[in-house]
Amino acid sequence: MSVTPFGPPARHGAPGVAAATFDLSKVYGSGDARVVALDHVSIDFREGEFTAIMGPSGCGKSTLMHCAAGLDSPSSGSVRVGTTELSTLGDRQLTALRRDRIGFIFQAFNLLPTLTALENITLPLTIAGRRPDQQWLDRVVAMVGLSQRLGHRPAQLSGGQQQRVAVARALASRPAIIFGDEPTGNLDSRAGAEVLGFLRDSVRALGRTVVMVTHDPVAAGYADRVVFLSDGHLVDELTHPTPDRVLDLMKSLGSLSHTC
Ligand SMILES: Nc1ncnc2c1ncn2[C@@H]1O[C@H](COP(=O)(O)OP(=O)(O)OP(=O)(O)O)[C@@H](O)[C@H]1O
Repeated sequence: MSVTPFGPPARHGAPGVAAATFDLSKVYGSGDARVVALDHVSIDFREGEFTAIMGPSGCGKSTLMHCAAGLDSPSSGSVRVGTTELSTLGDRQLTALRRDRIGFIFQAFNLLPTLTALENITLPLTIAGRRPDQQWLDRVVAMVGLSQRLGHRPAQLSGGQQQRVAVARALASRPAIIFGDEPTGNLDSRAGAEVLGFLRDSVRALGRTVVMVTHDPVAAGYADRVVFLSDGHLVDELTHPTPDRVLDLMKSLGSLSHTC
């Protein structure tokens, strides 16, 4: 397996870093059931950058994303969002940080069927008792092309439109960083391309930071940088990826032929 060494991460919590892990390990289970999902992973997600996380099934992609987003806790090592060290936060503070500073998009759209598109988009703000920033919301809704669909319920929207609602919901609170776990996994290639375009616009036009887990070299081609995990380790990275370069590197890493 060819492994290209890449530089050490910037100083932990340094300016210009939206989120970072340092020496992050995550172990599930014990004894015979013990699984080391992440093994001393240090990575920076820089502000205003779109990063894709790739690697074979079971190599730790979702675990890395979940730990970096404060959805799961490390076994050892540390995680920062901005300059906040997550281990210093209690449950309520962690909930507030996830709500105010992070947006999430998952493979399943996770929309509430009885609410309209607009109500779904603003639901996290409603729960937090916050009024939306109307100008920002208008911009986000226009960006994802939902202005004419705000009164529709999820069942009246296509899968691609539902995921656009989820993208708008992730952006509604003006979070610094958006994490996506296979956000195009349930979409056909055209709807997927639209959603990926919106994620890229969230970086380019709205100045957000995006981190996305994907299996798809075409999806990774929308990112500024692709990092590759294997067996809980970061093993390589590409900047300015194209689908062909991603595919070539996946082949050289053996990602197409085995799982972790
Ligand atoms: N809650 C859990 N309990 C026990 N083991 C877990 C748990 N979550 C993940 N694992 C194990 O940790 C390893 C990494 O899992 P993870 O879901 O992060 O991989 P992944 O790269 O995202 O996989 P995939 O591409 O298939 O979604 C796997 O071996 C998995 O079985």
